[in-house]
Amino acid sequence: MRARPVRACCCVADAQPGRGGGVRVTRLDLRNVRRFEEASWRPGPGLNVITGDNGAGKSTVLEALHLMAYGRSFRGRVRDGLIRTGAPALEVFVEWQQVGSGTPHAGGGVTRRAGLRHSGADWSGRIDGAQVSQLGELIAALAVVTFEPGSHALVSGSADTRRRYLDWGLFHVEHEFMPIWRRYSRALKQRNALLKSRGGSAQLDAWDHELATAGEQLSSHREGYLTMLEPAYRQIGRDLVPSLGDVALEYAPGWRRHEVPLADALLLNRARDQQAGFTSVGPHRADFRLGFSALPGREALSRGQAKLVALSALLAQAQHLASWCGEWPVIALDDLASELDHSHQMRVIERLGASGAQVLVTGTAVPAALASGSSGVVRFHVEHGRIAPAEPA
Ligand SMILES: Nc1ncnc2c1ncn2[C@@H]1O[C@H](COP(=O)(O)OP(=O)(O)OP(=O)(O)O)[C@@H](O)[C@H]1O
Repeated sequence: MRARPVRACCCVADAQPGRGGGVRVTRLDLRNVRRFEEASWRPGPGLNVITGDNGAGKSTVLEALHLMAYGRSFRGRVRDGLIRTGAPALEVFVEWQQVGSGTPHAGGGVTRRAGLRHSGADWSGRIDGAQVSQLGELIAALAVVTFEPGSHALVSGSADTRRRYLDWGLFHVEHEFMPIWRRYSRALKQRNALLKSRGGSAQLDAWDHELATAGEQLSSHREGYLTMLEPAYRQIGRDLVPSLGDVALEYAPGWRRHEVPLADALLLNRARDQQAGFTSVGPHRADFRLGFSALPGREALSRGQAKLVALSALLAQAQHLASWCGEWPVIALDDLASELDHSHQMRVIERLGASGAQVLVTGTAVPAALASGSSGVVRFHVEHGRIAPAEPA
């Protein structure tokens, strides 16, 4: 059974699909983030390039924005180096405009602000002046899609990365998904604790019921979302990696869903789960397959192809969000020139330039695709812990 999500975006109300609507970061402040003691950045609404020498801190700028948008870094845990050496905690502040597609490019839209303080162990956050109690509230507020050197993990990494990808998209397009996700996570935690402590059958029955109810809903949402993403993914895949033939996405729910309901699968596996001390079936084991008509499977992809497939999936997610809610997320492309060859850089930049999305690109130099003839590119340079407008070339 495939559930089509109800259109209930976590973005500007009444926005219409089309060019021009989107999230535009107007200010990013960093305090004690890697080498930045205190820095502030005001990107432009369209294409932005940040240059700087190796180790200057370019990726850190995108990493800080990603932290606010995902509640995690794309380079390991916060406590493993994101906080400036010797500082007790990092702080990130983001101000952005949510512009509906009918709103003029400059000046319109709703201004939003969010702040996050993270010590590695504890965190506190605010959105529009109010304290948040769950990181998920920050994640659902600010939409950023990041492509960075580790993004190929979406294709070649563990299922965990792909589940996070699906759930992030659903947090943004469906209000009702987050409570279901929380309900499932809580039930799973409780059931696993019971399995470990060899709890009684009556208690297990109760948590199985809760887990199965939330799990069936979670699974329907994820499958429905993947179905909706597929047309954009096919279209972008045809453009970026035509050599792979037709690309497709296929959901694997984490149990034999076409044969048994989750409640039955939990019961059937109960004895095994009791022995193992954890729940072996359910949406926490879900995955999706990226298939290609011209190749036997993802193992046959070159590293560059894996990156392009991952980029296609990320851009499909952004494009879907734009058509579903009328708002493009911010697109952050870390070290673009070393990730993609020139022709792919050109294709991606042309596609994003035409979309009206705010794009943030980093590189040791201005990427060739943006170097000549690109109007409206705003340039910045990172040096000595500062992010400053770049001198004209
Ligand atoms: N916890 C930390 N405290 C202080 N400085 C740090 C910390 N972690 C990393 N750094 C420094 O911050 C910088 C990190 O820079 P980042 O990776 O953002 O640079 P980059 O400009 O993207 O570099 P590259 O071009 O080499 O990829 C490096 O100079 C690194 O040594």
